[in-house]
Amino acid sequence: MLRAHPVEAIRAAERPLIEAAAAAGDPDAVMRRAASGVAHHTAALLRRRTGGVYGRSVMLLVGSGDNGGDALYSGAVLRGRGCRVEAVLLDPERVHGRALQALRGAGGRVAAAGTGTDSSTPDVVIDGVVGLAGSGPLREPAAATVAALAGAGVPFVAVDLPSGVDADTGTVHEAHVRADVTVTFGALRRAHLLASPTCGRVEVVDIGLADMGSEPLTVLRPDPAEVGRAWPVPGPDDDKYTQGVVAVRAGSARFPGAAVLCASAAVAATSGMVRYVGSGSTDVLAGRPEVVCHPSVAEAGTAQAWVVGPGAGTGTEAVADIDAILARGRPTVLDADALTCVAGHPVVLRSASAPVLLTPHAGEFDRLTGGRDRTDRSGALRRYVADLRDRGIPATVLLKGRVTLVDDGETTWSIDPGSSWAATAGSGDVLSGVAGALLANGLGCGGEVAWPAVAAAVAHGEAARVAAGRTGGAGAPIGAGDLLRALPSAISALRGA
Ligand SMILES: NC(=O)C1=CN([C@@H]2O[C@H](COP(=O)(O)OP(=O)(O)OC[C@H]3O[C@@H](n4cnc5c(N)ncnc54)[C@H](OP(=O)(O)O)[C@@H]3O)[C@@H](O)[C@H]2O)[C@@H](O)CC1
Ligand SMILES: [K+]
Repeated sequence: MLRAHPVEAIRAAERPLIEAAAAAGDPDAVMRRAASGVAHHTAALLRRRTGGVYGRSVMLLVGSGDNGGDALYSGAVLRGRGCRVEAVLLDPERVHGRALQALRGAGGRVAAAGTGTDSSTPDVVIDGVVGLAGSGPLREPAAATVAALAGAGVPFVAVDLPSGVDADTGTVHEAHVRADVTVTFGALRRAHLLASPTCGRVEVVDIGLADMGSEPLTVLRPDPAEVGRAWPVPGPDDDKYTQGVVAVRAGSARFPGAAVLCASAAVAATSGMVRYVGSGSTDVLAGRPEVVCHPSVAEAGTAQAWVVGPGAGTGTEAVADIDAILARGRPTVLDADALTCVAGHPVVLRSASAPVLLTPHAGEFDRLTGGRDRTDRSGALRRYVADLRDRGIPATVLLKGRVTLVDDGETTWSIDPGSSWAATAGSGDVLSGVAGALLANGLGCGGEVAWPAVAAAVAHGEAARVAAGRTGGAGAPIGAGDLLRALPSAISALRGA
């Protein structure tokens, strides 16, 4: 499991190191350690991209703080390895003096932004514009310089964080660096897990920081192998009931496919039993004859968990069904149309005495929150969960996206499957079916639903990867049906990871 920390915690952990270095008369000792890590990973990127390091050209984009200092010291190291190094000072009046001296001493070129920089395109750019103290988008002249270099296809190594990405919120501002590699120090920052697609490959350099624990603002990323180990499979004493019965209320005349995708995903996720309530029994049974169908919520037998919403409609009957399902007092996944019902009739959640898992995509989350704060996705999620919990609703929310977040009011989990293949119609119906089956299995007992939600998101992302890669090569677009069919292979891959 990876842990990513807020800036305040990082600064507090770094402080004793920096103070010890200063007391020993070498105030930049920690910074040079960090910089040698940046140089090491930049050299590795140059070798991968160009086959060598000697004679390659490196541009440093140097901002006004210590992030720029890191870049300058790393440039001095790379100069020592035979690179041509040019530092572009974005604010020549405010630059880390000793680091600049080190670069000059090593034979690096220095220019102010916009004046007489080397006209040839560098082999790599080291982004030392801004790090932990960054806020808002890249300012000029950095924004125009970064855009021109990115347009020319030059790879970027970000020092600590890609500039233009907020360290705590992970907000990616319009003007920002998209890094191929991000080199950070001692421990991950929240943005590394909240904005992972913008960070590229993240390398953590050991600067002597002590191990950091968790606190409410720590973001966690699950290890796929851990999910695989926890995945429920039948044991010697199991029967269909002990593995959990999940009931699915999904589908309508307008959206019959949602019933098939959701119920079939629940069947594929565990070896328990799946009940189905809705108008799509014929279609569900055609694909999955093992599903037990019921004419109404009232007539459905016992289930350890429920899923309600995919394609299930938003009328008064749908709201009444949600109410009836929540009144059964079992862990319940509320997805798709059920979220629209909740947005229109928030009072319906009052019937929830057992844990509920809401699984909105961005648009549904906007509906639930009445237009969220777009500058802080994880913060908006935490506030929404806290608000539900303050109202006595035992809610966990899974916010879908390329980076899916799960928050139970105490912990934020981040899942990035490494690609966006899962962004396809009907893919959410598969996810809620898997989550429901895991909840029914008992992973949701004791009021905890975050872990089954996390496990479902990991398996879902893996299934998308497997499905897209089925043709080999670079992969090919998939539909939700392909994702569904890849679930067994994905679960098997996780269990073997
Ligand atoms: N000390 C050490 O030993 C170690 C330090 N470490 C390194 O230090 C880094 C933190 O350094 P730092 O605290 O000096 O701040 P840093 O992020 O460089 O920002 C500088 C100034 O930039 C400005 N600014 C803000 N937003 C901006 C924007 N969007 N675009 C442009 N400019 C913007 C803002 O100033 P303003 O102009 O707003 O007054 C801000 O004060 C950390 O990330 C790591 O790399 C590591 O080496 C470990 C050892
Ligand atoms: K940076």
